[in-house]
Amino acid sequence: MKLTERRVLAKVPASTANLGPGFDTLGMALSLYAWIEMGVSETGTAIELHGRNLRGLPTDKNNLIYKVAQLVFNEAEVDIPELHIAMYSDIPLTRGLGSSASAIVCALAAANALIGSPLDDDRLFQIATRLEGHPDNVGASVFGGIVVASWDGNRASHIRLEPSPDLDVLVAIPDFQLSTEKARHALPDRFPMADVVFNVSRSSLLVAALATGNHGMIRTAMQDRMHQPYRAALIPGMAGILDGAAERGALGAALSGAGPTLLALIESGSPRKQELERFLLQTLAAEGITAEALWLKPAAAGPELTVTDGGAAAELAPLMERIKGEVRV
Ligand SMILES: Nc1ncnc2c1ncn2[C@@H]1O[C@H](COP(=O)(O)OP(=O)(O)O)[C@@H](O)[C@H]1O
Ligand SMILES: N[C@@H](CCOP(=O)(O)O)C(=O)O
Repeated sequence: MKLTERRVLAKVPASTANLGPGFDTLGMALSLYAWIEMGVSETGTAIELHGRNLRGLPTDKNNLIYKVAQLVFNEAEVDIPELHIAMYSDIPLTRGLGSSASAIVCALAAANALIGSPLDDDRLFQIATRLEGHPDNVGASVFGGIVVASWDGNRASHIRLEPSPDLDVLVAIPDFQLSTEKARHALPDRFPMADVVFNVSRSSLLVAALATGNHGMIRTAMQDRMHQPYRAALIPGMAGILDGAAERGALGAALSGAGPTLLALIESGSPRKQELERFLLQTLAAEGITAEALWLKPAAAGPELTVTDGGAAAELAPLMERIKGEVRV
């Protein structure tokens, strides 16, 4: 097989980080996806971006995807300077749904598969955490499901939990962007001991609740005093949603990652989904914020890969056309 004839398609889930109290620690993969198609190019690097979410990103070698792929080749000591890359994404940028983590994991998974998968998932997780800085987001995109993770600046560790099929996830995505960097600047350097104890206890309870399926505990367990109160000023309506969602049927609610997306968990069979959606959208609208509501599920799988060699590359074409057709433009 010639490497120049291989093409890889990687599908990677978005993620929601923190889940309330688990700041920089808890992440959950979501059924909202980015796709990358990657192959070796013999005629110079070409990067195609599809879908409204990728507008404005560079289409030359400055693109994050290209740079991350080169890191994989360096790590594996393989030399592939020119690539053909096409990317499609339903994950909005800078809204707290882990677009940067998904893009990095897409590039790592695709580049690794292109050269025969010399790096295992843990190696990809280490590289992704070093690049992105948040093991909660990248862990969820690499392993799927719910990820409990730590990062000591050198090594990332994690344990994956299987998400319950009985959970539905409502996200309300405001029509403004909030960079993770800006939302982190709103946080203090030091916290009162009582708040630290508050968060350690809630975060531990939440992990236990999700691991055992004790969904009745999620409401108490999703409380947070470490980042949401400080970020509230950046997301008008957030405080009202976190206070009122449980009264409208939610198991619990949180800021998704660094925001501005708001997230609520609800039992799949609940008859109160429309009421909850209306509450989130109307609370934001009362603050003058238009938002899009999406109903998602926790995504159990990390990257899903399709690899084709030689003449079989043609098999990818119909799949690509279908994805391009489905991606929101
Ligand atoms: N597919 C992509 N290609 C290149 N860069 C991307 C891609 N997706 C995301 N990014 C980068 O990540 C940034 C968003 O990251 P961040 O502020 O952490 O928000 P979030 O991860 O919550 O969407 C974008 O502004 C862009 O620079
Ligand atoms: N733990 C980080 C997570 C940032 O997630 P993103 O999806 O907003 O990039 C934080 O809360 O800052």
